[in-house]
Amino acid sequence: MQEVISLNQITKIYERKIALSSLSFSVNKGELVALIGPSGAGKTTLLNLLAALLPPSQGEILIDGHPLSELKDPKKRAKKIGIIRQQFDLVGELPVIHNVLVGRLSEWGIFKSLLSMLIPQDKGYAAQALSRVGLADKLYEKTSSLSGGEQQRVALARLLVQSPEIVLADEPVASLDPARAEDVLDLMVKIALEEKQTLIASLHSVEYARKYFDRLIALKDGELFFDLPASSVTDDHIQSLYKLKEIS
Ligand SMILES: Nc1ncnc2c1ncn2[C@@H]1O[C@H](COP(=O)(O)OP(=O)(O)OP(=O)(O)O)[C@@H](O)[C@H]1O
Repeated sequence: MQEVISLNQITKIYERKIALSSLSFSVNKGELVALIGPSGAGKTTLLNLLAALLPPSQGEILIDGHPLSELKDPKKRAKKIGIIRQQFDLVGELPVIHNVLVGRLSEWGIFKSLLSMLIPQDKGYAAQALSRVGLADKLYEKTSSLSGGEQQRVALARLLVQSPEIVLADEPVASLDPARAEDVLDLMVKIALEEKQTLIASLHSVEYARKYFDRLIALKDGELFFDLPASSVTDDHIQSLYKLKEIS
């Protein structure tokens, strides 16, 4: 098994708040990992650290055995790690094709990137990606006119065009109704398997985490609460993870 991510005693402190405390685990290539845990457990913080959007306060993250902090070249980083959030990174006013082609920006120089705002470049990539997510006919539609589920598929198409080895997803289905949430998760996992990607997604739904992922990493108060194969997670584990502190 090839280890692609390794966290070594990671701590993240925001001003005085300890969001993550001495967290260590590793992830192998191709694993499908769900991050679960109550609100404020540190899931978003962890994903932002893995995406190098935030630096850790202490500890080290290794990607393929090399410190993430040294992966500075934007082009190389985009090929290694991609992140998807709830609709947030899409520009609603732009046609779908422009949003999908943002996935190519790290490949292009500044001139091609600017030109693409007027005349979409590498249209073939966008068309192919949109057809894989079932939106072949939406290429020129205004992104904000699409439903939440369709917009999340646009974000998946953008990731297909970027084609990173590691996909991080922060609450990718939080704003979707159950049928559309399952649809998007199904597609996200299918793409990860086809592209041999490593997928780490934070989820509020334990049911989806167990259904679609191989491994569940549970955080509570910034610490590792359990790290188990999805099939070994019991209702008791879940109950104690989400149990509120009793007021004495
Ligand atoms: N920028 C910030 N400044 C200060 N504290 C922060 C900041 N971002 C997060 N926190 C705090 O760090 C802790 C972890 O937050 P984080 O957003 O990572 O949790 P989460 O598990 O993703 O929560 P949720 O499920 O509600 O999204 C929380 O107590 C939160 O209030």
